[in-house]
Amino acid sequence: MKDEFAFISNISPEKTHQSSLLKGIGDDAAVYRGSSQFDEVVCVDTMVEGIHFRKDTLTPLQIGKKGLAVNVSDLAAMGAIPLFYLVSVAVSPSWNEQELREIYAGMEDLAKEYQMDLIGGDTVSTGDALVLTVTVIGRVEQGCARYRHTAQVGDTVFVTGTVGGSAAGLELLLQQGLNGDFTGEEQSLLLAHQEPMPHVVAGRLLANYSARISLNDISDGLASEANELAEASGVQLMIESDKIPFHPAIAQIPHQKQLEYALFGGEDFALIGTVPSEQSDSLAKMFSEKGLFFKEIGSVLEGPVGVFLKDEHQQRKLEKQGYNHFQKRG
Ligand SMILES: Nc1ncnc2c1ncn2[C@@H]1O[C@H](COP(=O)(O)OP(=O)(O)O)[C@@H](O)[C@H]1O
Ligand SMILES: Cc1ncc(C[n+]2csc(CCOP(=O)(O)OP(=O)(O)O)c2C)c(N)n1
Ligand SMILES: [Mg+2]
Ligand SMILES: [Mg+2]
Ligand SMILES: [Mg+2]
Repeated sequence: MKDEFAFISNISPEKTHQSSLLKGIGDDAAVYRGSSQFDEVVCVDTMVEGIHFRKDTLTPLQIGKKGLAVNVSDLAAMGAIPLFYLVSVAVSPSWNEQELREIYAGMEDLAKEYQMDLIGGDTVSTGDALVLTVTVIGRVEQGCARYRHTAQVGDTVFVTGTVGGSAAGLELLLQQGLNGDFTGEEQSLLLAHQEPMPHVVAGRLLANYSARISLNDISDGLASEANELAEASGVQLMIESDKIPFHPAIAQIPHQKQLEYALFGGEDFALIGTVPSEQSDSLAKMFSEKGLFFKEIGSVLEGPVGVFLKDEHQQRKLEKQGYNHFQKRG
């Protein structure tokens, strides 16, 4: 990159979408007007070259798109409406300005879907890996945010999308790189990894649904996220392995492998949640009427806090292993 200021001016949006924005890029900080009817929701996630992506697993456009998507997914898991984002980028010498602009174009692609505005950030140089940190701001009707701590005994556990596709796609990319020779099915797995879509519409339905709902997004794998729900709520989750909706492109692989991708792979960015069992059917009906995915995968039981996986022969404890476990396998 030749000039930080020219770059910032280049990536500054010409027009913005949110009428509550009073000052975006161009001052010491951004200013937007809050609303007394909403609770503000904010979070940040970082993607690091070598850990979350490599030049041969994601294109620059996809790095940007995913960097924003993983954050919008956390907003979705709170039931929030996405509004704004801020981007901090630490640029290493192996990245040129054109690639950086593509990263921003990727973020803008996804931001358009939700009318989100880029309202600030930071640009610095760094030694080796590119680091992309995105902060998102959203809002949810007062009192409607969906938390991890509200699951209760007797609830049904559900997911809002298929799982395992992203980890399967990553494995293909790590073997063959971006330009490998992939079948159509394999390409759908690559896309599950490269261009996950956050479940904002599902999150919004769940925020406005008149039932007690707990919610979390699946970034580290089903086992890890289910454990977070269980721990935060002080309950036990029983997941039935034959109810887990695997990504269709891994339907034909051995069950053990499917389970490993879905439970411990991560980055599927579907939502996992609980709802009182007597309200689960009507929630499922509402999802299906809107053309959205909804699948019951288990229930909340009395007993020691934790997560168990059950099939017709046995049940076993699912430890809170996610990405780390994946890494240990090499
Ligand atoms: N370095 C940190 N400093 C402060 N809070 C953090 C830090 N890392 C994570 N958190 C907080 O810990 C909680 C869990 O984080 P994380 O597991 O990354 O959530 P998620 O998987 O939804 O992105 C969040 O409330 C997050 O804001
Ligand atoms: C090159 C590469 N290796 C490994 C992975 C797998 N991976 C990296 S981070 C991660 C988990 C999610 O990231 P994290 O920073 O824990 O997100 P958060 O839970 O905070 O949302 C996974 C599965 C990857 N995406 N790319
Ligand atoms: Mg996080
Ligand atoms: Mg999350
Ligand atoms: Mg996250």
